[in-house]
Amino acid sequence: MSSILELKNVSKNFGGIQAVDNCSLEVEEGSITGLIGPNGAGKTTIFNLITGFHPLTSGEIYLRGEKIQPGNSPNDIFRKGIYRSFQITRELSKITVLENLLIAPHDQAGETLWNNWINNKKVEQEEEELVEKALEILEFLDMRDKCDEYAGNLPGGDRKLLELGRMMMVEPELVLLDEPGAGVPPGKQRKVNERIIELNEEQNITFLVVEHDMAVIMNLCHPIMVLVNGSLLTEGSPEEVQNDERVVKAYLGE
Ligand SMILES: Nc1ncnc2c1ncn2[C@@H]1O[C@H](COP(=O)(O)OP(=O)(O)OP(=O)(O)O)[C@@H](O)[C@H]1O
Repeated sequence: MSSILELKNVSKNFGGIQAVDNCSLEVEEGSITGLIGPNGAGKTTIFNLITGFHPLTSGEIYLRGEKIQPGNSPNDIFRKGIYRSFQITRELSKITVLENLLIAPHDQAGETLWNNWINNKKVEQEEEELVEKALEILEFLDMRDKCDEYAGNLPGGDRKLLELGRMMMVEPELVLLDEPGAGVPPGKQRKVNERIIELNEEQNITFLVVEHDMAVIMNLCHPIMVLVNGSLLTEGSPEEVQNDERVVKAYLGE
């Protein structure tokens, strides 16, 4: 096994709250790894630590053996190939599906309007290629006919596919995927999962997935890591995790 991401003895305190407690874990390259745990277990904080939104209290994080935390900003982390998915915001709801894809690389790189303006020539040259790429992605997502629709008008399943499309625009190596089941009607979840699996298998994108919906996690992820009180309780296959009494107890104790 070769790990793409490694957390070594990572801790994070917020005042008196120990959100992450001496946590060590490794994400295998090419996997779709699930990160589950009861409310307040520290899942979101771990995403925030990896991406540099919060400084670590102690410990280290490595990407392919290179130490990336402490020391890197969210923009640095994005440039190193880690993409964090975000739900479509109110601002993004007001622009079209195609526009959402076209601005994704700039959004994530934290580029300012000023940068875009002074690089106007370059932007113009790249625009044509970007449009072509965006349309191919929409084809892959079965959303080609929705390219001029406002993102805010899309049903839940298509909004989630659009999040995937924004991710595809930047061709990341590792994706921190936040709740691929949130807001997705049950009938559409299969399609969302299938696309994630295709991206994993065909484009070798590794996923670390936080999700509350156990059915989504069990269908999508292998292995599954269980976080309790800020540290790793166990990891294993969906079956192993489901049958682990300590996991059941951690959830029931919620
Ligand atoms: N910015 C913050 N300031 C203070 N405490 C925080 C902050 N962020 C998280 N916490 C606390 O850290 C702990 C872990 O929170 P976190 O959001 O990481 O858990 P989670 O596993 O993502 O929970 P959930 O499943 O409910 O989203 C909680 O006790 C939370 O209240």
